[in-house]
Amino acid sequence: MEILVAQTAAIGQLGGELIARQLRSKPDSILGLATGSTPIPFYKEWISLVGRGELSFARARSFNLDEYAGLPRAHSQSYWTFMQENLLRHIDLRVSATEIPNGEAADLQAECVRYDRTLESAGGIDWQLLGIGHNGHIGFNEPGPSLTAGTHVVELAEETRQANSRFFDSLDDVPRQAITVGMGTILKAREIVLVAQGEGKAEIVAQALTGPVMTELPASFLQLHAKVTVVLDEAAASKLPASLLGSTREAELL
Ligand SMILES: O=P(O)(O)OC[C@H]1O[C@](O)(CO)[C@@H](O)[C@@H]1O
Repeated sequence: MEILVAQTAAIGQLGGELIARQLRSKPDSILGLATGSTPIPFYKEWISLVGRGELSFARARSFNLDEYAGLPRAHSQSYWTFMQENLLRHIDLRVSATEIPNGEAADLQAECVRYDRTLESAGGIDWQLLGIGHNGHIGFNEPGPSLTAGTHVVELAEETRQANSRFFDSLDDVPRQAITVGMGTILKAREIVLVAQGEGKAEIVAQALTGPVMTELPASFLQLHAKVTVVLDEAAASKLPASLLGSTREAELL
């Protein structure tokens, strides 16, 4: 695992370097994309690199991690809308090459099977971008007594609904279920980039990267993956033990 610590304002630039490196080595990469506030600096930088002609997604494909169940795709808080507004409509990734779970499907279980089949026939994820929830979720794989390998319907944890209620008019408006790719899909990605910013994530980041690997903290399973890059701002890195920070590079990509 490699941990890169950057100033908050430099996180986006680092995200640009990381995706450029991936797409240079494999222009037809299968990218796993995330939503939430965490990836926004990455996406802003990707948009400006594409705008300047320094990056192209033209041969890539993308699969999003998750989507709320029962929220119309056109709803302002659906992850479909988030992706259009924050990335997809601004870059040259083909519309037909982007996949987001369909939270409006009449049969959500069938949609999960379809999503897994599509992902598998594409060859799996080459490069997976992840944020981390305050409770240690990745995608919407919530803490619990067990984890699920494939794409599945999940009951959202109360703390997740509360954290995400900032985007809705009220807590009651936050969906109770979501579709998420499973832990197996995430851990099979050939490379994973986990991003966290802000003091509010410092404790969970430290536990996930240094504590026991356990289903009660899904992000802790990233310790078992062979190729993980963790991108943190100084605040999110502030509770990591000095021994681990000693082995970090001060964002030397920049
Ligand atoms: O980035 P945020 O808004 O803190 O959310 C944490 C994580 O929860 C999710 O929104 C759930 O999928 C992730 O996409 C995100 O990285």
